Amino acid sequence: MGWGWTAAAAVAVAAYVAAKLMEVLWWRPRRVEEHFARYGIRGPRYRFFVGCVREMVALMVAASANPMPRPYRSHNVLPRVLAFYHHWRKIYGSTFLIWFGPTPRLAVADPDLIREIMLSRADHFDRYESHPMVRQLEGEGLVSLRGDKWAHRRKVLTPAFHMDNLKLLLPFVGKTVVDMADKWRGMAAATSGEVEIDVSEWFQVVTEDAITRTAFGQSYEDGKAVFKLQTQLMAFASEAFRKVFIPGYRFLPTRKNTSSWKLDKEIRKNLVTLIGRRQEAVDDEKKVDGCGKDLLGLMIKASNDKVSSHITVNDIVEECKTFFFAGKQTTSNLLTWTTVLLAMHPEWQERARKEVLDVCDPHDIPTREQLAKLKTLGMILNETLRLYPPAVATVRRAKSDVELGGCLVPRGTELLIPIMAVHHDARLWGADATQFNPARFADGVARAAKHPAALFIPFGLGARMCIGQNLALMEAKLTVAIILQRFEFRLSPNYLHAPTVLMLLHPQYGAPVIFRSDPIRLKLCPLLRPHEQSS
Ligand code: HEM
Repeated sequence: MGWGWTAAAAVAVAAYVAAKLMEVLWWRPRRVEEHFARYGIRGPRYRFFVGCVREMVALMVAASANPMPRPYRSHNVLPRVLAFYHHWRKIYGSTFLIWFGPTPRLAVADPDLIREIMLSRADHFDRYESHPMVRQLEGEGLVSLRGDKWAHRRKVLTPAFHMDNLKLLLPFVGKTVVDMADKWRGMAAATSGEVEIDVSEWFQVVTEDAITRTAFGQSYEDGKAVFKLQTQLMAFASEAFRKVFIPGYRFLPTRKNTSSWKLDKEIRKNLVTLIGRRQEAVDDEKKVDGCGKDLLGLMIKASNDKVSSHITVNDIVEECKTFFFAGKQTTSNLLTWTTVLLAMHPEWQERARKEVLDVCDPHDIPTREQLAKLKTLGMILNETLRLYPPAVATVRRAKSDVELGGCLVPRGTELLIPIMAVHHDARLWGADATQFNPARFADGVARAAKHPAALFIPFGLGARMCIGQNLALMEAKLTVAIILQRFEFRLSPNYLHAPTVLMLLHPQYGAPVIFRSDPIRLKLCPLLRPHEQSS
């Protein structure tokens, strides 16, 4: 009798689980498909369990098989970078439904709908949760927080990114760029006066330095050691990210996973020590303001306010990881694409150089006031962010059933906002949408597009817009200005134009660029100190 009951209970449980699975993996997706079809929204057919991930991967792999054809006059890279989006948009129009496994994802490129999602109805949408591997890297900081916790953290950290604070970084970051340029010059001098550099690698040194100073300020040296470990961890994660995602794989004690856990532990340990040391210094001085305005100082200061703040040491550790992750590769990608575009378009390189030489003091690192006057360089950076936005897309998730543009979007639906597609849309930006034409930004961002509804959103939109935007643009302007003062550059014959997405938009085969230091100009201007002139 007992066994009979047990068997019957087991059968009932199995039947329940099977029914639940069928509901989640089959019936619900079919109902959602029918629901959207009633509004005229269609897309590739849902397939059991996998959704349309297989077709998506096949489209992306096929698109990345060949680089863009030479000569590189057009920047119509969307079909390569977001191949699945480009392919299905042609069939189903600008709003369509795709499936990430059993999760529905609505692709939305209409600017008015994007405004609803990110501005007017933003309360109905959450940032979506990243891939677990990415989450481990990005930390549980500002990027992934939600609700009140996010709002409080954002308020605490915002002062670190005020221009008055950031301008203090200029001489330090400038020095890092000058040191980098000196190394290139040394390498060039050892050969024929020219040197081939993979800029996508080198720019990471500059952006790592800037983010380390923003995060750790007075504890720069200790912070640098921590972020070195974080770089190693990032390399592991990028490699893992390239491979097919197997649920649970990251918990297996493989050699790579074990090394990555060890690194993570070490990073945490070092950060905790660093925070403790800074905290002690503050306690000794008995004044909280001794923390300084770097991210670490602001967080420690907030954590000392026991009444309104609930920031723990663990939160600070996670936030440091977040900022390193969010701030390093994004900005180095912007620098990489800007350099590649200026190498492809020498007429704009020359215009930008002339402006830099006219505005900046030839012997010093450009000041904040001088950077503000570099209008052409500002236009070039904007045009680069339009054509090659480092974050090519973002995703939101409906927190509840919500109406959007006259269509009911069921709770749990994800919304894919293809930033690059919005920037490349000829209806919004004109027939030359895929051409490099910085002049379109001559009268400011608001007047750059042909259509008043157009969106320029490389840093996102609304309350969750990038907190590091000012830092990124300042760093990029400073770096490109210093390089323009010292070098002329062109694409290497080894360069293959192949933008592709691996978390961010990056050059699939690197970005080899040939730099030549121009002796005539160098005599006139740049940041050369006397001992360098003779080398
Ligand atoms: C060219 C460089 C950069 C680009 C293109 C970029 C892009 C973006 C975008 C598109 C978002 C919004 C994502 C969304 O709405 O889903 C974002 C958010 C964020 N970015 Fe950046 N970013 C850059 C540089 C930086 C830097 C230098 C830092 C930090 C030092 C940073 C830290 C963050 C953080 C913390 C968030 C989350 C903000 C929040 O949710 O409150 N970013 N970024």
